[in-house]
Amino acid sequence: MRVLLADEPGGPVHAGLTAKPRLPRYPPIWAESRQEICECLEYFRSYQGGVYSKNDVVKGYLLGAFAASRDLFFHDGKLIISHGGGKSENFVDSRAGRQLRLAQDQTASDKSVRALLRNYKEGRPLVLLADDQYALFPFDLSASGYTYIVLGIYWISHAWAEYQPAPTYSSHIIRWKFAFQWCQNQGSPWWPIAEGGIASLPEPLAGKVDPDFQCEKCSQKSPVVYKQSGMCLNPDCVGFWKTNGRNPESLEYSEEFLRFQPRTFKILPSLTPTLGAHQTTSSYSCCPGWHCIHCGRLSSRFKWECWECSHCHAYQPIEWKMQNAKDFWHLQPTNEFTDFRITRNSGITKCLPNVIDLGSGRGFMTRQTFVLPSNIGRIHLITGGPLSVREVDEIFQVYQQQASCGELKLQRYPLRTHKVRGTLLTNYFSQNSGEPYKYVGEAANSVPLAQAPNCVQAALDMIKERVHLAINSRLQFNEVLTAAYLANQKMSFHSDDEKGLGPVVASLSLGSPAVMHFRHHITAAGPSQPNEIVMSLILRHGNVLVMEGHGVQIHFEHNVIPTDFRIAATARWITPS
Ligand SMILES: O=C(O)CCC(=O)C(=O)O
Ligand SMILES: [Fe+2]
Repeated sequence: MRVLLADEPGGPVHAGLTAKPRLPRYPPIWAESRQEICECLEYFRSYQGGVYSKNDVVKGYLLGAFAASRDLFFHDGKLIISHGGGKSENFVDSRAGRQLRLAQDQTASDKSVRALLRNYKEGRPLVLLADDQYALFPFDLSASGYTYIVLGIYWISHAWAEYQPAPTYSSHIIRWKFAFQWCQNQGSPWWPIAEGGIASLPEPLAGKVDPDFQCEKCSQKSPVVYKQSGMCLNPDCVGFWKTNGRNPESLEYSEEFLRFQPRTFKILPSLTPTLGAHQTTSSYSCCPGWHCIHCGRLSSRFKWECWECSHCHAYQPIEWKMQNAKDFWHLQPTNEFTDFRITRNSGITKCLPNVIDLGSGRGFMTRQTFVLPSNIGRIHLITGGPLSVREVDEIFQVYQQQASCGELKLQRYPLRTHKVRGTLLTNYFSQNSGEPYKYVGEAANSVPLAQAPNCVQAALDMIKERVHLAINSRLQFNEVLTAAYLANQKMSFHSDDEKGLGPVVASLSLGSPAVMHFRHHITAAGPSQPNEIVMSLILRHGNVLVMEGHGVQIHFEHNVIPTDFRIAATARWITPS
C-alpha cells in the first residue's frame, strides 16, 4: 500500500497537478469570494489567514494553497493532515500575485497554534473548509468556480511539531501539524470517491495503538508518527527531531498513525447559516449571508429588498419593518464625548456656534463651524431645531417605504480596490442619483436626478436650504448618494476625491446617530501621525454636515460608524465628463 503525499514527485503539489476531474455535482456549501464565506458562516469570519478562532477556540480551518511536507488527504478525506496556521511562506496579493514572505518558526504560543492545541486537548470539533488551490482535494474546484467549499466537521486526533525545510532558505523551520479526523455522525463525506484516487488503508487496524515515544532528555511523550522511528517532537528539547543524534532524512507516516478513528459527538455545529429572519430587519443578522438550497452557493446580501443567490438567482423577499428615529434616541456612539472632539495638536479651530432663522416661522438651526489648519477648508455641523423634526422624520419614513417597495434601488456594490480574494462588496447599501459616482457602481448605479425617488428629492431640498443658509451661497448639486447602513455596517476611511468634484459636499443624516472621524490623508500627513484621528463629530438624525473646500478632501480622510440603522444622503457637484 502506498500513500501519496503532498510533496512527493507525482503527488498533487507537483506537476501542477495532474488533471483532476470536476465535481459531478454542486458542493453542499460553496462560495466564490472570501466575503461570502465570512458573512455567511459564523464559523469562519476571518478575511485573512487560514484559521478562525473565537475565545481561543478554533471554529473553522481553511485548507489552502501552501502545502507543507507530508500534508495528507487520506481515507477519502476522512483523515486530513495539515500544518496549522500562520507564518506561511507565501501569500496572494490581489495586484502583485503570489508573493514569497519570510518563513518563521511556529510556536505553541502563536495565536492560531495555541487555539488549535486547545481544540485538540479539549476534544472540540471544528469545521474544515478548502479553497480551489488546496492541491490535495481530488477534484478540480476552480474549473467550476467553486473558490471555497465547506468539507465538514472534524476533530483533532494528533498535534505535533516538525522540522521542515524552509523553501526560501537553506535552513529549517518549525511547523505544527494537526491530524483532523472526520466526525462520524455526519455520515459519509459528500464528495464522491475519486476513481484512481489516493490510496486508503483497506481496513482500520483495530485495537493496535503504538505506545508513545518518551524522550530521555526532556521526559516528554510524543506520538509515534513515522514508521522509521519514534522521536522527540517537543520543539523546546535539544533532542527534538533527532534519531540517533541526527535529523532524519526521509520519513513516512506509520500505518498505525494513519488509522481512521471513528468518533461521534453529541452536538455538532450546524454547517449552514441560519437566517436572522425573526430579527428586526434593520439588524445585522438580517444582512449578510444566504445559503441557496438549490445550488449550495453562499451569497452576501447585496440587495436591500431580498436575499438572492448570486449563482442561480433563487431569492427570498425580506419584509421591511419600519423604524422610527425615536427608536434610536437612547443610543450614544461613544462615551468619550457628546458632540465633537478635536485633538490638541490638530490645528483645527472651533468657531462660536451660530443660530440661524429658517424663516416663515419654521424655527431655527444652529451652525457649528470647524476651521482646518491654514484655512484649507471648513466643516460645518448644522443642527435643526425642534420644529424641523417632523419634516426630517417624514423623509426617513419615505426613504424606508421607497426602499422596501423597490422604488429606491439600494444595493451593495463591489469595492474597486481591496486585498481580499473574490469580489468585496461595500459594507453599506447605496443608490446614486444624478451624475455617476465612481466609488459605488458608476453609471450602473445611477438614475437621472429628475427621476430620483421622492425621498432623494426631499433630502436634496433640505440639504440645499441648510447649506444656503449656513454658508450663504446658492450652490448647485447634481449628484446625491444615498447610503443605508444596517446595524454594524459602516463606511471606511476615504476622501470624496471624484474627478470634477465641486468644493462643497453636504450630507443629511437620518436614523441612528453616527460618529464621523477625520484623519490626515496618508499623502498629506501633518503634525499628527498618519492614522491618528484629528477630529470626530457626532451626526444625529436631522443633522446636515457640510465639508467646504477641496482642501478637506485633499488633506483629510473621513469614515462614518453608525450605532444602528441609519440613512445618509450626500449631495455633491460633479462636473459632467
Ligand atoms: O454616511 C455619511 O454620513 C457620509 C457618507 C460619506 O462619507 C460619503 O458618501 O462619501
Ligand atoms: Fe465621504
